Amino acid sequence: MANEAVKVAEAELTQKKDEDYILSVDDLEKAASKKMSKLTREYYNSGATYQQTYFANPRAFEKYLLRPRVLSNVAACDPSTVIFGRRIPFPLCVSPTALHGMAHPDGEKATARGCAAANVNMGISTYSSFVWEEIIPHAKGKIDFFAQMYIYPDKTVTKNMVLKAEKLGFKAILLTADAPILGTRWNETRNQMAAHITKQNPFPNITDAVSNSLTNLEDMATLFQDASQSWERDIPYLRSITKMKIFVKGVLTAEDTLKAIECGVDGIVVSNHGGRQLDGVPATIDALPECVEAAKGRIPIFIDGGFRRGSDIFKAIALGADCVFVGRPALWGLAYNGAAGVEMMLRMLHDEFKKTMQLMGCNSVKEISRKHLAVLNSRGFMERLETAKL
Ligand SMILES: Cc1cc2nc3c(=O)[nH]c(=O)nc-3n(C[C@H](O)[C@H](O)[C@H](O)COP(=O)(O)O)c2cc1C
Ligand SMILES: CCCCC(=O)C(=O)O
Repeated sequence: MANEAVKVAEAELTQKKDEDYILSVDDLEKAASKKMSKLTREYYNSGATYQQTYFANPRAFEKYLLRPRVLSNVAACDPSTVIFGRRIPFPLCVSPTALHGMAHPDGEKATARGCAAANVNMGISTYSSFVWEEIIPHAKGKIDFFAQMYIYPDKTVTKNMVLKAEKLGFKAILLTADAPILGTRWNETRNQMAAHITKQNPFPNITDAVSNSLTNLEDMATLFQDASQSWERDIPYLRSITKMKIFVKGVLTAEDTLKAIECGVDGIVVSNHGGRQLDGVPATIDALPECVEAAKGRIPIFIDGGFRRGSDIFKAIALGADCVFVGRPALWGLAYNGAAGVEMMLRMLHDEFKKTMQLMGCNSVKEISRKHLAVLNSRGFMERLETAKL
């Protein structure tokens, strides 16, 4: 009998192919991409023009080496942290991304369920496939939501969106600052994406303004994104109409970090929009140090762009970020298996991050610092980041 059971188990094992195992976010990307339509794949898995920044984001982590400490009793390691006064399982949230309905019929509603199951906070895009009020109840009270917004050409739209977000209980606004105009993505011209999505009534939050005759995504975005947006005009205005926290998303320099502090925002998200706006800007992990240095601890710094491994999250925290966000991994989880796929992705990153902490000899997120990182110098020798001449 026991032999029979072994034979059955062995037969099952040989039937399983390597690609049936989802052991990493990279595995998930591959499996999900097979399930997505060509249009969806081309929209999600790409960046602006030559895609230099899109490819740089995940690769840039490799320049940092980890400097572990051993024999540190990590049995009680705790990867949790506190954001907006609420303890979260690890320093990760989900970035706002448009049109989850392209990945799954339940769109953001399923993403919200997946996030709630893993207790991870979620950003929701202005360009969501469902109106915000339909999404929130799927996780209400379980997680915090961030409302991603633009400065809209029609200021009554800006005001209405802000007031609606506040009424719905969003914790913060993520004001997308890196998109006064939409970046150039060649796939969307080739596959005529705008024509497909306007037909399917894509942007219910702001749909009244959408003209069905538009066939170009960039033209369409000019209806919702105001190229005249500015620190001086718009931040004080937002401040005057809401008590929600205001985070500026898309900062990449020390100058803009200082500007954000001067304008009194609550924090910044170091982001290059996943390489989808200006091609040629640095990977976000490379822009982070100058922003951290400029901020001098005065405001929280979040970051997104290319985070695919628990060790990537560790490196950003070591360089001074307070929390990391992921965009595409949530879309891949959603396309792969709805809410359960989102939850699976978040648990995978949680476990990887915790294991990284343990193998690094860290027991709490507060302990993680630059002393845990090293780089190779130009002669190929390792130098501690703290003392390296870069
Ligand atoms: C398909 C897609 C749609 C996005 N839509 C928005 C959006 O509507 N608003 C926004 O501020 N950022 C948007 N982003 C950028 C994300 O918020 C985030 O900055 C980026 O995805 C992070 O990089 P990652 O995907 O490598 O994690 C989008 C990104 C993707 C991939
Ligand atoms: C017109 C939708 C644009 C959403 C966006 O910001 C992105 O695709 O990166």
